[in-house]
Amino acid sequence: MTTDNTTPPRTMTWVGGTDGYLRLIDQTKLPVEFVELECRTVEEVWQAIKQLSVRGAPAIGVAAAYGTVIGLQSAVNATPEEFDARRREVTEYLASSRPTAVNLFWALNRLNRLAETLADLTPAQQLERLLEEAREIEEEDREMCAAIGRHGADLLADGTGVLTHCNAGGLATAGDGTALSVIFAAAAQGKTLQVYADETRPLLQGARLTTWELQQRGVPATLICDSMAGWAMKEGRISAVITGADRIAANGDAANKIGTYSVALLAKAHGIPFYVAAPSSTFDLELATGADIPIEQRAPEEVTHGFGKQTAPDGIGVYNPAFDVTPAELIEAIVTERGLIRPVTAEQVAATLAAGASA
Ligand SMILES: CSC[C@@H](O)[C@@H](O)C(=O)COP(=O)(O)O
Repeated sequence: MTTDNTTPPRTMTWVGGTDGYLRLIDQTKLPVEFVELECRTVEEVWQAIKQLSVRGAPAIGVAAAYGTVIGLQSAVNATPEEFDARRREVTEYLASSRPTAVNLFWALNRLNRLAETLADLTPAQQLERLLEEAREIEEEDREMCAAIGRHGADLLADGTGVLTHCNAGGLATAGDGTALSVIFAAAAQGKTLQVYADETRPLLQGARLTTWELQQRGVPATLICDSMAGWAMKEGRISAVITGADRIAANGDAANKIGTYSVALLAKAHGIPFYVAAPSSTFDLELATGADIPIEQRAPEEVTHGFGKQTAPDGIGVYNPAFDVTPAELIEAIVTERGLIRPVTAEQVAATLAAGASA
């Protein structure tokens, strides 16, 4: 499946009105097959998030917002009290799908806070407002991606070899992505970039998704195994690194896909700037540092039986954290929709996020 580079496929689409459903690209099938899933129950949305059919912090938040609407469809003719109870049940359930990306909780909290102001409305009217809010969350995410691209594009000079890890592109958001939005925006300025994509063990989001997106958009890309990043830096192929994030603490410590911390250390050792790109919805200012960010542990089979083929002996012990935390001191700047956070300190995080609406 290919698309022209002016109309990349949408990660997800809400189809219909309040009785509608969520259609999303099944990212587990890319790049070999382009298949879309139709989620018509909240359990299907939960499962799609859990099994990474929809993944990437901002996209998980958008999917959970629409999942809340789906979960409330069956209560639309119930009493307001029953509708309220169902809303709490549905949002708690969706919140249990994955623990690290704070955008999930951010989106669910936003819907819950809104619903608490709607007590005068009937359940049907409330559902209408919640669907509007989910659509707004999606639209705002698209705008935040564009603003991140605008703020970050000047960080990448013409001729830069830029390394990215995991997938922080359109597939991970409702728009052009976060790290990849910066790359797309720099390319749109006419710069020639050579993007290196880490394959991103164990689930290969870099190999399967990032390279696919870059190809779709006509940006030159080279795939490397995770273990090659240090050598590629040593050889002078890479002059900047940019990744996304799943949760950023108040001091700028940033959780992202496992392997990001190693890349940041390698960048430091080679004197290469390491950038993070993320919207304000990825910040968790309730956490003072990254030490308290919950790290998802995933099934051992992802490591021992990647994509169906057994690659380790039966019975071997496996440690499979899905994320790691890069300390703020390794991050040269964080690109947000409100501008650059540089240096990455608690004071600068607070000042930039307080700067207000999207630029
Ligand atoms: C713009 S997406 C940023 C992050 O969510 C991304 O880099 C990442 O780590 C995704 O992990 P995943 O496990 O694929 O959901």
